Amino acid sequence: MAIAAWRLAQRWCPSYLQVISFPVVQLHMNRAAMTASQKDFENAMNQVKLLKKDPGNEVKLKLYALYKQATEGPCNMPKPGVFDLINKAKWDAWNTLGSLPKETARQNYVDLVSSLSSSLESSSQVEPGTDRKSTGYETLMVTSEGGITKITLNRPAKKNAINVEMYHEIMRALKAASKDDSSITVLTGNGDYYSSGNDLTNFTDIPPGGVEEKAKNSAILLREFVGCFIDFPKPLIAVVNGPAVGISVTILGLFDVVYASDRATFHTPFSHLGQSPEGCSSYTFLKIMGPAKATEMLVFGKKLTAGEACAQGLVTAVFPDSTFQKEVWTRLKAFAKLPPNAMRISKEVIRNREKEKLHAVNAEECSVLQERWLSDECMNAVVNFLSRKSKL
Ligand SMILES: CCCCC/C=C/CC(=O)SCCNC(=O)CCNC(=O)[C@H](O)C(C)(C)COP(=O)(O)OP(=O)(O)OC[C@H]1O[C@@H](n2cnc3c(N)ncnc32)[C@H](O)[C@@H]1OP(=O)(O)O
Repeated sequence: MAIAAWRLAQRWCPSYLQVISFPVVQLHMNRAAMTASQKDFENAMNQVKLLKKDPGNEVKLKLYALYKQATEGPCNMPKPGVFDLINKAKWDAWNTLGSLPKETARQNYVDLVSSLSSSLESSSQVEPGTDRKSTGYETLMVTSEGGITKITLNRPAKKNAINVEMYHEIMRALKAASKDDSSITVLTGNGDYYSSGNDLTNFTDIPPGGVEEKAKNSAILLREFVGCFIDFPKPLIAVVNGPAVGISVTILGLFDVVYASDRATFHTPFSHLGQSPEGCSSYTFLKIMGPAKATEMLVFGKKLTAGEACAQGLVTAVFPDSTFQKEVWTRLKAFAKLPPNAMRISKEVIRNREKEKLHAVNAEECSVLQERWLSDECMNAVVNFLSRKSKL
């Protein structure tokens, strides 16, 4: 079987990636040390064998990288030379995962294979209704299983920066999750970052109407995006697996629970970027942590550790990175067993009286930002990042 999968993989690969073989072969050597998640991992390997279509080189590299990370940990090979294209591509893919814990890599591998299994017509027999994967997302992985819809930001090579497509896909995934039969919804990130916030290249695609039209369209998109979080009807949980920047931090005030790895940081460098707060943070952060602490973050761009963010109420609980996924998912699986209607109605009772206010705050923040995006301060900050003159 393993050899057959390897041959299949070889057939899929064009010449420059032909030596990327699926790691099915090695898996069989590790059977003795099988744990529950190792079992899922092995099932995922079997799923790969059943795929009928080539998932493409990018996906194959992701599978390779996640396998290496899951079994060997962070990339430990010397960087291949520039002309060694195949090994360089593999090395880059693995190295991009940084210090992602083995357990997370294993889980991400399983999720990725699951989403492929649906989109690429797996020939396996999956029991109906037990484990559904949504297809048609370019920037996300979306799975629904055991009462939990999990939305994973999936641009790890770009630190899960949110490009225009991802804004639209997150809205689409949230709308679908609000109507599916899951009880709770989780947002998390693939790779070493939770998200580096707004993709700064969003500002480079200028329409015929010029920068004013771009700013106007962006404000409309942002308002709609944040509105989806304000209106989301089920318990919404952020699983913050690594550093979070900008809008990925501000919208945390609209989540019901925020769990963070102790590797996560929380950074809203709006003044540095010539911008102003969004995601309703100008209201929620003040309520959560008080005006002085909120000002340190939102005006002075103070970066918080996970421990600090927890002490200030933005984060619900912090876990050591090594056990983060295990501890968080144990909790989430227990939550998902609670009566779904009771949870939805309790959320409504807790949140509904604030909704109108939040929509008004959102509208105001977007209108202020529309102006800020046209300022020299903002344009210079974006140009500096894009010309590699500055990072956070
Ligand atoms: C519709 C519009 C709505 C707008 C809503 C407004 C929201 C406000 C915000 O979200 S403000 C926050 C914006 N984010 C940033 O300013 C982060 C910019 N990124 C960085 O400073 C750094 O990349 C880093 C600190 C996040 C990580 O640094 P590190 O050295 O670890 O990694 P790299 O810089 O090499 O990053 C790897 C590749 O990812 C690209 N990238 C990372 N973040 C972004 C981003 N926000 N936008 C676009 N691209 C990003 C980076 O350029 C590298 O790409 P490359 O490999 O092709 O070079």
